Amino acid sequence: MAALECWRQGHDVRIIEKSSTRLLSGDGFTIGSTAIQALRHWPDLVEENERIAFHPWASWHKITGEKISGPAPLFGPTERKEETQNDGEEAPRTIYRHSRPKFHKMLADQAEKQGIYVEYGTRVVEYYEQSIAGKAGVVLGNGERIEADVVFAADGIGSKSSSAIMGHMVPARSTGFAIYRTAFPVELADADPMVRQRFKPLNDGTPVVEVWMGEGIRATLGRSYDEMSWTMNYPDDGEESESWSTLVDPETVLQKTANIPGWPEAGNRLIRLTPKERLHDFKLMWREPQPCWVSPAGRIVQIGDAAHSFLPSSGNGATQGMEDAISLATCLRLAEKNNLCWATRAHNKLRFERVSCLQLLGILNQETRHLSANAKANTVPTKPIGLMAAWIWRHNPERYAIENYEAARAHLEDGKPFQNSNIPPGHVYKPWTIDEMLRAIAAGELHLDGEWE
Ligand SMILES: Cc1cc2nc3c(=O)[nH]c(=O)nc-3n(C[C@H](O)[C@H](O)[C@H](O)COP(=O)(O)OP(=O)(O)OC[C@H]3O[C@@H](n4cnc5c(N)ncnc54)[C@H](O)[C@@H]3O)c2cc1C
Repeated sequence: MAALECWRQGHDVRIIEKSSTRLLSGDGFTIGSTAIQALRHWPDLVEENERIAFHPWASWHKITGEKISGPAPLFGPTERKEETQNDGEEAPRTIYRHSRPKFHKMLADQAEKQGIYVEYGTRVVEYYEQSIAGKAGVVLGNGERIEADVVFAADGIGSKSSSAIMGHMVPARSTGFAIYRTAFPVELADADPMVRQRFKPLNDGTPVVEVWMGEGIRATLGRSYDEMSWTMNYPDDGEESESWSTLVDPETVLQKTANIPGWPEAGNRLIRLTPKERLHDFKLMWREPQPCWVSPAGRIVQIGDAAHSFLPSSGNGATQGMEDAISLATCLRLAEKNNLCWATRAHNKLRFERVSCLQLLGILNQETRHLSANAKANTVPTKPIGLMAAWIWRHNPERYAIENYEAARAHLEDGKPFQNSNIPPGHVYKPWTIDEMLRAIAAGELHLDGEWE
């Protein structure tokens, strides 16, 4: 997305990628309406996005599978009302779920249509910058160097760029949970009549995701039009890793479900049908919000997961990465060629507080809704906290950058006052740490000023 936006805004782009070919693994993610709206510049993407997206409803269950409520759309009547932005964009009326492989392919295909070909099998081992020459670069595994005016570090969690930006890698710590996750062709699941019946779509074809919740365990199980997918959050037993390539045998999962009283047979059958090479075991890690995404001379800038990792409960990892891409490409367009370092810094200023607020929502959802609290109270939320709030969807990262670039730059360069307005209205941003938030949540003392919902 960063390459596409840079191309659209007049920059020359090269993309380098360590994997030897397109990485079409992973299951699904949510793409928020700010990112969906941004596709409107690309008619082919608008069409393909609608073709590959699905819009599930959700039903809520005890860990025994007994239904508590639903199925219902993930948007209630208030969110579905006809509300328009001042440039005519509509409030989202549905949630966009996507297969990551299909979404990734869609963007990569579009880049190729613009003549941007990913250089696969190109691993970065180090980032560097030269402030006097006004250049930044990367050193590759084979010792070769590639230089540019600006280098985007979009290399995901554990980005190698942190050493050049902060002088150290960003420490990660366990949340205490890991997640099994998979997606595979729906025909494999449909082969079992109990599984087929249990997870069948509504009469009009709308897919339904079942959420099963118990103490320390939370599973989501459901289908899109052509894939069956399930996830299970479980207490981390110390053997997982934070990697999208760690696989696990379904038998290991079945050993866990054997110890969950009342766990439904349909769940076990689904797990048994899961292809081994499609079942991932991913450790859920926390990282403190990092306010600085830009190197000292302003020539290296982190975007996406490299700048800010999200818990799955935030539903925002891919969306915020795409917002970053649009904001950064816009700031670079607005800057003078000899002033690119201020473009990257201004982009960082315009983005960090918003992203940090969304990271906080992910923690809140994980801690208060998803696992322990629900299991004890035996009551289940029907929506994540705040994730459909207007301050989240009523944001256009390109317009925001255009309207605020100069003020953010003047704030950073000349010390003039500047307040972001892409965070909850009335909220005055204060730096926070994960421990402070966890303590406040546990004590029931977390008070967020402003309108978060
Ligand atoms: C294989 C994979 C599967 C995923 N599956 C899911 C999923 O099912 N659900 C979900 O919610 N999220 C998934 N994610 C994460 C999700 O895609 C991201 O949170 C989000 O899209 C933000 O994207 P990003 O571009 O910042 O980072 P990523 O999507 O992680 O992309 C980073 C890219 O940088 C490349 N890279 C890393 N290090 C180097 C290096 N040293 N040199 C060159 N290239 C490098 C990686 O190979 C990768 O292609 C997955 C990520 C990956 C990499």
